[in-house]
Amino acid sequence: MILRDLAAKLTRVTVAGSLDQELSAVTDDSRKAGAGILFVAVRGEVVDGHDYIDKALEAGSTVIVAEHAQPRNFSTDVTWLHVPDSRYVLAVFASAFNGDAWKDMAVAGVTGTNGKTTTAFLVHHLMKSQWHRAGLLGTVTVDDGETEVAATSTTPGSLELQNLLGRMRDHGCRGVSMEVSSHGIDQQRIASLGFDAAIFTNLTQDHLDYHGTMERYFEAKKSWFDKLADNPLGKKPVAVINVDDAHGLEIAESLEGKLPVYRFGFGVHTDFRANNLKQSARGMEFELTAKGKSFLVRAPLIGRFNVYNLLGAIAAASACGIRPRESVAAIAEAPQVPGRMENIGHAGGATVFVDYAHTPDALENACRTLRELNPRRLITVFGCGGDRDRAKRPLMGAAAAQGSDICIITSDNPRSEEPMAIIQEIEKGMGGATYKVIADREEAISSVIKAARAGDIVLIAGKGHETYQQFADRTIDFDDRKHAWKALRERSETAERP
Ligand SMILES: CC(=O)N[C@H]1[C@@H](OP(=O)(O)OP(=O)(O)OC[C@H]2O[C@@H](n3ccc(=O)[nH]c3=O)[C@H](O)[C@@H]2O)O[C@H](CO)[C@@H](O)[C@@H]1O[C@H](C)C(=O)N[C@@H](C)C(=O)N[C@H](CCC(=O)O)C(=O)O
Ligand SMILES: Nc1ncnc2c1ncn2[C@@H]1O[C@H](COP(=O)(O)OP(=O)(O)OP(=O)(O)O)[C@@H](O)[C@H]1O
Ligand SMILES: N[C@H](CCC[C@H](N)C(=O)O)C(=O)O
Ligand SMILES: [Mg+2]
Repeated sequence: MILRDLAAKLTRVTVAGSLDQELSAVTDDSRKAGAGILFVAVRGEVVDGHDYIDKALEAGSTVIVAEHAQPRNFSTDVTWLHVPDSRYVLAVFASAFNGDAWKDMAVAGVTGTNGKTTTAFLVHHLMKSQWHRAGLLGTVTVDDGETEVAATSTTPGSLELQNLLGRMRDHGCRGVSMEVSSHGIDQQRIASLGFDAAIFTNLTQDHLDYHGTMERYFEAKKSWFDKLADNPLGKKPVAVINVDDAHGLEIAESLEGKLPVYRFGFGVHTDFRANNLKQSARGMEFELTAKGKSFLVRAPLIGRFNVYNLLGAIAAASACGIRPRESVAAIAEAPQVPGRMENIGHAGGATVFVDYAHTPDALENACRTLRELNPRRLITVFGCGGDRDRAKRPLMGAAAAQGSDICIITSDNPRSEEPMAIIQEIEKGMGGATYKVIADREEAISSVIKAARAGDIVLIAGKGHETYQQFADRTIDFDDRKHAWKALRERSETAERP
């Protein structure tokens, strides 16, 4: 690409040097810089990319984008673009180098505290059922239309994200379903990406370590919708909003007259509404009223919260051109989302579920859902992540204590923290509940499954699909599902892999 064409995409830029340069790629990492590669200096959370400009020049880059002007007496061979926000510029250029691939696909994005992964999986399933090829990216997996690999972040940085979208388009994907994290919005990872459907699931406490307050966390989420309203990038996005959630309702109201909105929920003032929910251990059914028509939805998912995920997915698919009738038919075959209310098996009459609940609200919902299956006792094994939102620890303790008959507090990625120090913070929320501390997660899982009686349900919460446990000095392989299968097998041969 010619630098002049790239620079023309920016409205606020001061250029020093020649724009007549041919470029083959863009990077924000000096270690990947080189001749013909444009280097964007990004102020990071850990280090400042501006400190690596010299390294990029040494490597052979001759075009620099930075948030300050070119220093005096700088080499005249270098072209310097002074911009107010280099993360934004990185996103714009990353998209340009991939021919704005998102313009060629129907793009659905999901944000919210809980339900993003589940909803994104459902939308992906609906897109694939209609179009055969569709991309998926989020916390668990990245599917570029040809191959599927484990994900490393919920919403990748703009460069990786736009390259991935380029691959999806090249592989013939007609649509892409993706998670949009608050970090992703805040750090401009999705700037310069047009959406056809922008879904909001809910907002409850999490990530206060990063955002500081719930207000700022909400503002980050809301800013995505505000930006889409101001600059839809040539697409016609539909905001798909859970209006049973107070924050969702606020967003929906603020968008009136600015963006088309599909409201969903159980309430009457909705475009996609659920009614008459019936649940069993294997799945659910409910009546869907969508744009004046009624359908019976049968889905192999459990939990009232999953009704919201299903409504959001069906509404978003509709915004992408898939009719509710077609979605309802496909939903009956929805896949198991790894580690989301996953039924691991049973032995001696006790059943085990693994679920990714790692926020107070998710834990409350997970316990309520399993309680509705009328277990003799609900036994919950959980912990809280280290180096993450500390304020949620006692709240998760309270949610588990109130929702279960017995709790086992254990470790969940202690990271640099002392496992027992995290557990003590959780204990502050336990009130008078019956609980036991078993800091070793493997021991917690095996001893609970061994001790469970006929009719009990064991919920192992917090890690879901994760395959590791992170400590200060090491990361070990760890999969709740494998440990649960092992304990079930040891207890009896009746345990089945689902
Ligand atoms: C704290 C945080 O959010 N960090 C993210 C951020 O990193 P950063 O840009 O601040 O990186 P940095 O290390 O300070 O480096 C700054 C700049 O210097 C450059 N550099 C650095 C070293 C060098 O030698 N040369 C050089 O040029 C870097 O390439 C970078 O451009 O931007 C990167 C690219 O977008 C992210 O990969 C990275 O995520 C880290 C790995 C992370 O753990 N993030 C978590 C908190 C996160 O984002 N989670 C969310 C939500 C999860 C959920 O709820 O599901 C997610 O979306 O995954
Ligand atoms: N719509 C929902 N409302 C409330 N809780 C939910 C909802 N959907 C799922 N959950 C609960 O939250 C957990 C996480 O769900 P999911 O992975 O779909 O969310 P997420 O938003 O992608 O989370 P993360 O940000 O950590 O990736 C589930 O295991 C379940 O316990
Ligand atoms: N996306 C979430 C994942 C938390 C999962 C839990 N197992 C933990 O490690 O805290 C986060 O980064 O807060
Ligand atoms: Mg997720």
